[in-house]
Amino acid sequence: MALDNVSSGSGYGKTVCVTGAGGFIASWIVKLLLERGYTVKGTVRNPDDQKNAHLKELEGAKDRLTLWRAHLLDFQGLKDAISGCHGVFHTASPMTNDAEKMVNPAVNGTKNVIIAAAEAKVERVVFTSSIGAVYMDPNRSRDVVVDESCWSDLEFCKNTNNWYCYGKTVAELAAWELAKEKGVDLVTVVPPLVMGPILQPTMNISTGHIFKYLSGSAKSYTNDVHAYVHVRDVAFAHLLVYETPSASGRYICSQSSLHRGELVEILARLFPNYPIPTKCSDEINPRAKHYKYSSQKLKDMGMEFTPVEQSLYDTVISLQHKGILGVVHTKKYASSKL
Ligand SMILES: COc1cc(/C=C/C(=O)SCCNC(=O)CCNC(=O)[C@H](O)C(C)(C)COP(=O)(O)OP(=O)(O)OC[C@H]2O[C@@H](n3cnc4c(N)ncnc43)[C@H](O)[C@@H]2OP(=O)(O)O)cc(OC)c1O
Ligand SMILES: NC(=O)C1=CN([C@@H]2O[C@H](COP(=O)(O)OP(=O)(O)OC[C@H]3O[C@@H](n4cnc5c(N)ncnc54)[C@H](OP(=O)(O)O)[C@@H]3O)[C@@H](O)[C@H]2O)C=CC1
Repeated sequence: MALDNVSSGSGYGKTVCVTGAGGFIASWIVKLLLERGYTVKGTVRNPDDQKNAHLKELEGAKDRLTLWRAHLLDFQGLKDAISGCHGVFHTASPMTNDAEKMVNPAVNGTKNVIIAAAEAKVERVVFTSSIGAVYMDPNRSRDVVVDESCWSDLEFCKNTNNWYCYGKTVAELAAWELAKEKGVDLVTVVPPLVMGPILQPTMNISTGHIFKYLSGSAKSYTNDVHAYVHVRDVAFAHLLVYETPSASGRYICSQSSLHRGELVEILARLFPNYPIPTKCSDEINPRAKHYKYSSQKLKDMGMEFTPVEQSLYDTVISLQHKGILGVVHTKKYASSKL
């Protein structure tokens, strides 16, 4: 999949802001934007922190990337970063189930970004939502195709202490409401669990989800299903919806759904020398059923997804390259572009 597939022109002469630029997904968005010729203003909480140093090593960063200090609740910091931009990629968010740490920054931070974007008269805001804002509804049958019209049930999220899903749902709803009120052109990308090579020095939460099955820390796997997608595809989807004038609404960005048993089977096939669990923690109930997610809207725009086996392979190889995971693998796939 080449970025040249994106329908309108390249980013030369255009400045965009990426919030939370040092994060897993945002680093890839910054990388693709720089490759595409954009000038990027990235917000981070601490520009001097070594965890953001990788951004300065990206191709084009020396001339076209600047880092701006901004907490999500610091409106002025966000406003300074967004000022003068043609577009905004709002990716920063806490990822925790702690209600206090999650909801306020996720929701009010998103509102701050939309207000700052309205004041800067940007052309479009792309917001990184989550499948957690879509699938959490106990009354929806798993036989129903889950598409962009679906929203998580806030009461259910609250009652099950899924504060991450609650926060992401309220943040996306607030973004839509405020964007309408302020006349901001908003598009959202909705990924499930994101895997693939990390550009930042340390593991993020979703690659940690894979790491625990190779490190020996998970002795069994959960009777649960999740959908997965490659981080490069997620970053590409952000650029695709930003650059396509007709793009509108939400875009589910999911490659495939796996039961945790299927996930560990693939890992064991690719990397047979790791202590990958073979037992499910739930030996009583039948296997949890898959959700049927539709990414047809993105596919209709020419999006091609990396197969999940390749995504898992790239994740593990990247963890090895970073020295996070010891090397005891049998090579089966060629690494895709890191
Ligand atoms: C907020 O923290 C995290 C967020 C994310 C990903 C964010 C996304 O946007 S993807 C959208 C999907 N999000 C969700 O589905 C939210 C609900 N959460 C979960 O399903 C899981 O926490 C997880 C898939 C996000 C992470 O899985 P993992 O860390 O690999 O744990 P396990 O699923 O293997 O579970 C271990 C153990 O803990 C029990 N458990 C897990 N989550 C919950 C929960 N929300 N409520 C109650 N109990 C939970 C689970 O049942 C297991 O117990 P056993 O069955 O006895 O083994 C990604 C994150 O990490 C990858 C994350 O932490
Ligand atoms: N990874 C996944 O599987 C999925 C992620 N998402 C969404 O994608 C986005 C990025 O996730 P991912 O790259 O995995 O996560 P990371 O944890 O790698 O990145 C999150 C970024 O958000 C920033 N951030 C967190 N809290 C604040 C705050 N209060 N003020 C300013 N910045 C803050 C962090 O900045 P700092 O470096 O300063 O800590 C970090 O750069 C999030 O919106 C997440 O909800 C959606 C679906 C799946």
